[in-house]
Amino acid sequence: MSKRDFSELPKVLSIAGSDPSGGAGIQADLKVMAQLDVYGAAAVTALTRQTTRGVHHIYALEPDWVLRQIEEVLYDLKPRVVKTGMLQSPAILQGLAKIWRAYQEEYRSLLDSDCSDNEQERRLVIDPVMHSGTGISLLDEGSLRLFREELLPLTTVLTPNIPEAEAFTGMRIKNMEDMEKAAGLLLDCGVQWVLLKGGHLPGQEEGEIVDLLCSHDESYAFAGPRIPYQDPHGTGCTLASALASYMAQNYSVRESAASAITWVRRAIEKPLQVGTGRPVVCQPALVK
Ligand SMILES: Nc1ncnc2c1ncn2[C@@H]1O[C@H](COP(=O)(O)OP(=O)(O)OP(=O)(O)O)[C@@H](O)[C@H]1O
Ligand SMILES: Cc1ncc(CO)c(N)n1
Repeated sequence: MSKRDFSELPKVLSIAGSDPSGGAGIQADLKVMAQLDVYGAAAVTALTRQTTRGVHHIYALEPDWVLRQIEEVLYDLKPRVVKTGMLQSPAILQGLAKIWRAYQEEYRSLLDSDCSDNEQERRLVIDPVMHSGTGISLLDEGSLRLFREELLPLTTVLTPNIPEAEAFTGMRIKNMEDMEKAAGLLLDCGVQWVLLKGGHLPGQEEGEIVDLLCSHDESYAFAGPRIPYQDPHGTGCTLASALASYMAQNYSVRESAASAITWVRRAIEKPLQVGTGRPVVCQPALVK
């Protein structure tokens, strides 16, 4: 039997925590990638004890062991896009930054080889997960400065929600003008694109919801009606994984963000009550 050539297959590596209830984390990421016809790989950063009612406990994995997983899979699969979720500790943040810099360097030397997939730039989508929906911290204290200094300058697209953008910038975000200002500050940290999710903007419980996508040269507002819902779990992981999947298929960042937002909003319209707590959005075939 001859081996198939998978060098052109869009591949995404998710680096994230495990959510055993399947609504967020690596479980959600892999489901989204499979639905969007991308090969999904996953390196686990931490195990959570979590149900649809919330996160109860976090079991941190040995950072060196986490980093070895990432490095080994990165050089084996050479994924076009890497997406991160819960990074958990300063050691993982710092180690990932080092690994990514070396991968990019290695990658430049591969550009000369004749494998066409290598002509595609490698890209890093960072969902800066800080808290679970129920408020438990998913990022160790002391990681914020490291995150800003080490990882943001390497980021192709950062997908913060409002509280995460506030934590990075130190400013309060109360309206669209503040969102634009915060996105500018994040770009100044070295991020290429910011997709600032407007779901948590105060005073917008009704009406429309706006996600803002900005680079230093371009700015787009994706507005849509706020879907009345019961706070489904996993929207952030779902959005970032969909974005990474479209980017792996070579759509531009703008096209990928537009498609990912449309996709996640369709999923939010049909949340699934799989357990006794919050409904989830990352679901089979419903949203195809
Ligand atoms: N009620 C809603 N109606 C329409 N779109 C929504 C709604 N809530 C969230 N979204 C969209 O879902 C995506 C994820 O946004 P959200 O603000 O929920 O992320 P998050 O806070 O990181 O998610 P999580 O709760 O999983 O941590 C965004 O594109 C946002 O516009
Ligand atoms: C593992 C994990 N990652 C991210 C989130 C944020 O939704 C969560 N609840 N659990």
